[in-house]
Amino acid sequence: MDRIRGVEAIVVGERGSAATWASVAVIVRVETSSGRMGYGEAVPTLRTGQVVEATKRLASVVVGMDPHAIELIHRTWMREEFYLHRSIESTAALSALDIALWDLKGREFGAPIHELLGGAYRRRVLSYANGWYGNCRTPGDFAEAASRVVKMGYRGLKFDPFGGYFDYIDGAGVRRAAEIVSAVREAVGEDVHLMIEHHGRFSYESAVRIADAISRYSPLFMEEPVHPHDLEGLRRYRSLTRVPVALGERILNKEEALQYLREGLVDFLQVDLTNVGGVTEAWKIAALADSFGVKMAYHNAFGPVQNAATLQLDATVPNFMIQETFYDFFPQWKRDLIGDATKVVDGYHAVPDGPGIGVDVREDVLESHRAEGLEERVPGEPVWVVRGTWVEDDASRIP
Ligand SMILES: O=C(O)[C@H](O)[C@@H](O)[C@H](O)[C@H](O)CO
Ligand SMILES: [Mg+2]
Repeated sequence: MDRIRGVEAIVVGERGSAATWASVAVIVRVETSSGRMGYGEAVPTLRTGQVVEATKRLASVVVGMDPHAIELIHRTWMREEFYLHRSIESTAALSALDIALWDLKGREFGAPIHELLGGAYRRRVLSYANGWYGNCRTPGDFAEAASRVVKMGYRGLKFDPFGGYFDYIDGAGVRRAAEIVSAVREAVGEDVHLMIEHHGRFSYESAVRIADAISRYSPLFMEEPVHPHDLEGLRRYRSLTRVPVALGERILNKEEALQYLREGLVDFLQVDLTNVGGVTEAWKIAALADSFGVKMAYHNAFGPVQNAATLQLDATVPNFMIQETFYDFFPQWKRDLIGDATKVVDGYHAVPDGPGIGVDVREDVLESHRAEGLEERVPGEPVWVVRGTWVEDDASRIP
């Protein structure tokens, strides 16, 4: 019987090819005893070393197991990891393995993952652009870049107009952000979705003032308006504002997602396949969200294997709304990694119909971009920024 023979986390990247966190990806390759290969992807955000170590721990547990037994592997890992299971490193390793095992399963049965789940609900996926606003600082910069993105066919744009503010934002910061959003709205018109990214960095009091200033521009959602651990602040934000909320990129399992759903704290759920438990958990969470009338808008910021796997879920989840994509704003090597197989056309990703994740990973590009240990840091620069949108004097705005 076919068994898992090896699980390898391969750090790939090109120093300086994008923002620090975006210049690297963690691709996980699973090999079986019959020589079959499956590919997954883990969260790279400046923890590549820890994720690689967690993947080695995971490999020591799952080598010899049946690659078909995905649920059993999830539970076995939970039991093995004990305290560590509630960590992004541990769930990132499991998530990448899960994606690779679904890739293997699809290749074995000759079907794309969405066929193994609920079948095609849609053949193309409405996608919004992120990563498009590099080097934008003024309202004019953002408006000009936004117009270019809409001309590419996108019907949705996400951006972070808050520069270097953290925790507290003063009146000047709120005015500057509102001017940026106003300029983008003016440039793209009323029918393009605008999503306002807060990167989970404000107190509820600041986030409420931001909502009061920006709601007039009809954002589709306000993303991570308060710190991700600040449930009390999110409850207050919800009671004091009338704007839709999106969050989820830092949720690690379905039980965490349920907490937000039960309390009506989220309108668009953005869990991420590469850290929430892969295809298996992200699919279960979509059903949970559906029972609360919440739409799915999976987080998708890292690499081409994540992007392809996420499209497989988008293809079959009934309560899917809109898909984040950096695809056109990836460094070229990320598109090359899958032979540029998931282009965005007229604002939509087509659903890949190949077996498994639907695309093939180019082993030559994988090998030529190995970058073990690549973890760039720009002193003082926040981890989340899109390159060139953080200016030195922003540091003075952190109280
Ligand atoms: O919604 C998103 O796509 C994320 O918040 C990105 O903007 C972050 O910068 C990235 O995930 C950091 O690793
Ligand atoms: Mg985000």
